[in-house]
Amino acid sequence: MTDRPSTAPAPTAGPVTTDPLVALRGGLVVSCQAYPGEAMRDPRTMTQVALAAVRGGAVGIRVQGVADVEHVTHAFAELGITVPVTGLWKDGTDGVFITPTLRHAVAVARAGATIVAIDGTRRPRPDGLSLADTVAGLREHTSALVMADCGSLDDALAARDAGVDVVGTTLSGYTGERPRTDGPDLELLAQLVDRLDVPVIAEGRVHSPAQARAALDAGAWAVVVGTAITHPTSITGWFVDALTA
Ligand SMILES: CC(=O)N[C@H](C=O)[C@@H](O)[C@H](O)[C@H](O)COP(=O)(O)O
Repeated sequence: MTDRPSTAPAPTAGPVTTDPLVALRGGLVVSCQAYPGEAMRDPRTMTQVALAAVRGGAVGIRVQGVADVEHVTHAFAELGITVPVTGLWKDGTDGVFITPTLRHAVAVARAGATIVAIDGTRRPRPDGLSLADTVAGLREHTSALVMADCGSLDDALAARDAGVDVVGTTLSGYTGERPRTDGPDLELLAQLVDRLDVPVIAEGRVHSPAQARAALDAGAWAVVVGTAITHPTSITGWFVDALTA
């Protein structure tokens, strides 16, 4: 593994002219999230982390919360960075909590997200809307693309039918339908790539460059890495565990 000092390619400047999904193709999306109560849970901090990731070559950024989406997209606009921002809003910790309702989704889009990631499972949503109604509502009120965070093949097929633009393996291992693999769920990824005609993003437990490469080789449109790049507490714990085992 080599360091990527400041000689890494400068972010592209100027207006967004490319289809955001085309911009993501074959690349790394870095998820910049801190959890409630953590020292780094501050939109300014997450913006700095996002800027560092862009500097390292990320073709996309994923951020949580309306304030973080606003902060990151404003900073990118000021700096002429055209890297697409995927936004989500986590509300709660159980069941459907990733951008759970149309209200959350519209707020994330209005905060500046180019792509809105929403729960893409078949579970009932807190506002009683179907996924298709949620997608239609988002399209009615905003121009954002919709990413469905899925936990199984059946989720992804239903999300495709509901009209989403892109699906992710984000919730594999978290909904009870798939085992929580140590690394990315490459088996599910391969199933989705085989069965779907929309881009499939590998997300969830991609912890090494080799795993990211394997996901791309398995047909992922792009690879999202969060914890392994942007969550120092977890990364520190991995090292500490190795030293104390
Ligand atoms: C299940 C869930 O809540 N996933 C969240 C979705 O935004 C985040 O907590 C993850 O960090 C993100 O999906 C990236 O995955 P990983 O951190 O494993 O690289």
